[in-house]
Amino acid sequence: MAANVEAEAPHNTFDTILLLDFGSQTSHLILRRLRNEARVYCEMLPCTTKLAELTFKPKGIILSGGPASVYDKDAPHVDPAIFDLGVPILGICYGCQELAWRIDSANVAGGKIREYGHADVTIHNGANSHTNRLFAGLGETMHAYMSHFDKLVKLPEGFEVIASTQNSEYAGIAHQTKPIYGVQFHPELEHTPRGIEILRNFAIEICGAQPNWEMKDFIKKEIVRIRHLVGDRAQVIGAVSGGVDSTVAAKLMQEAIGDRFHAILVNNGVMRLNECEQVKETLDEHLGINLTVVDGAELFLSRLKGVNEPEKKRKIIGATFIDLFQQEALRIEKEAENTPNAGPVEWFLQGTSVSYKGPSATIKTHHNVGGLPETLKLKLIEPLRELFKDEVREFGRELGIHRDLVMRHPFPGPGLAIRILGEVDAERVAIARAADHIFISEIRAAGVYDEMSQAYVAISKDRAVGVQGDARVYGYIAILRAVKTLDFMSAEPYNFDFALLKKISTRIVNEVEGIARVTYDITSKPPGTIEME
Ligand SMILES: Nc1ncnc2c1ncn2[C@@H]1O[C@H](COP(=O)(O)OP(=O)(O)OP(=O)(O)O)[C@@H](O)[C@H]1O
Ligand SMILES: O=c1[nH]c(=O)c2[nH+]cn([C@@H]3O[C@H](COP(=O)(O)O)[C@@H](O)[C@H]3O)c2[nH]1
Ligand SMILES: NC(=O)CC[C@H](N)C(=O)O
Ligand SMILES: [Mg+2]
Repeated sequence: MAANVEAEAPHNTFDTILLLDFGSQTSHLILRRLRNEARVYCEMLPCTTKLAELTFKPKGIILSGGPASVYDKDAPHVDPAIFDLGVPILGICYGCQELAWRIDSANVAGGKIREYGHADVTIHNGANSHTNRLFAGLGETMHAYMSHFDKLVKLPEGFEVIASTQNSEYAGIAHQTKPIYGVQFHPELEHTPRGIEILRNFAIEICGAQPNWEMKDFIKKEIVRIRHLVGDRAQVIGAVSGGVDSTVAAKLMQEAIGDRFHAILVNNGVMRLNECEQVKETLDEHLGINLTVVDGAELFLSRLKGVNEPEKKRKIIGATFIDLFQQEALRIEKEAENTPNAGPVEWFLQGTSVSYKGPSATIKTHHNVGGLPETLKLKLIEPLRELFKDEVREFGRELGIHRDLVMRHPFPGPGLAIRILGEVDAERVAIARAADHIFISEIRAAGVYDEMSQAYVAISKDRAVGVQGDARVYGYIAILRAVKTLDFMSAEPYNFDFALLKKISTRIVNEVEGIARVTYDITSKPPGTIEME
């Protein structure tokens, strides 16, 4: 990255807390609470990040929780160089165990009981004003949420106890002289009601970070950053799906570089009913973004013919997206020749927002339009890469994008193909489309669209028998799925009104030829996932 571009990156213009992620399900909540509630900018990187690779100096470091046990052979550990950086450190759960284990591996051991749930924390008066800073203003007791098995069994040398619970003698620790702190409980969870005060004490009081993170400033800075990054001549091709992420990214890009930005929607043959037309209209007419729709429907469906395996389907779709974008990049370059816009297409815009960065197992190949292959001579630009979905929505509202678009449920890049179990063909796409359209229309008509985070209909691979109008039918099973989630990492099934479900079922069976039954998927995530494949 060019020096001036890096200089504009948010971690260089805002005081930044660095969160090193050990893979906890709640790491991102630390980040969100710091940004949205404490208004301190925070960035999350994998726990394995080497300090030498950092291009900025954080004001402080937080080590998150995580599923591993510090004493396991393959457990992840931080780069010890963080202790030489001279900035304050806060370890949370696994992070706290990591601090203790580094001093002496005998400090941490498996507990006798798993402690999941509420705990009453007693706050101790530290020996000096320094050790008292983390819990300043909190009084003598507080409620906290615990989720651990391992625990500190000895007080690490040089530390003192600043909090304890019935099960955890060392629920809070502070180094006697250095600004290093650890807590066994999770201040980032809502179940730790005063947790935000602890995070504030750490970030603002102890690290001295300015609480000045504002979405408006971020937008202004992003526009400047993009202009620097792209320069005066280069062109940018953008993958725009009509989803909130890519629409917001496209609007930002257009504000930054005008018509050197080329928005492309690929019709992958597995979009929803009338989706391409609607997206084109919304972007052109309401947002003034000139969108080209590339029709790849036949190509995608022909490559998916005979393919059953979910990961294979995802990979084929990803690769086909890339092929088409590559073609488009060449076309744009050619068409711009001899115009004032002439210039190389150097950048590829994707609207991806934050996903999990810790050491977790790959459950699915989440591709957006696929990993960028070497052959694609384009550099990736992802202006939303540090934002969460709700932050992208706030961003979209600031940019003046219509509420309906900003609040749209996400729709995955591989589209209906991962909702049509097994082989995808034109007939089953038509069935899935029709059923999905009824489901979403009824949800909207009932006024509950915003109550759920995502809803769709999947189609089974096998068929079931039914009776319609006295005749035997043999058709697919429509699987309705609707979930509520904040972060898409975990989700709960939406608690439907039964009469509404029945109405939807009746309509789908009556109106969609090829469907014999309707079921509602009530699996949570985990152990399920949101999409079927
Ligand atoms: N059919 C498509 N045509 C062009 N680009 C696409 C298409 N589908 C997905 N993409 C690209 O993949 C990215 C990731 O998809 P993703 O679904 O996560 O985001 P989104 O579609 O912008 O928003 P949302 O998450 O709300 O659906 C998009 O931002 C876009 O860049
Ligand atoms: O752009 C995308 N490309 C993909 O390959 C993909 N797979 C899943 N999703 C979306 O991610 C969220 C979590 O989905 P899962 O629980 O199924 O993993 C849900 O919102 C899914 O819709 C995808 N989005
Ligand atoms: N939530 C956590 O960070 C758990 C840490 C560790 N795996 C334990 O069980 O104690
Ligand atoms: Mg999408």
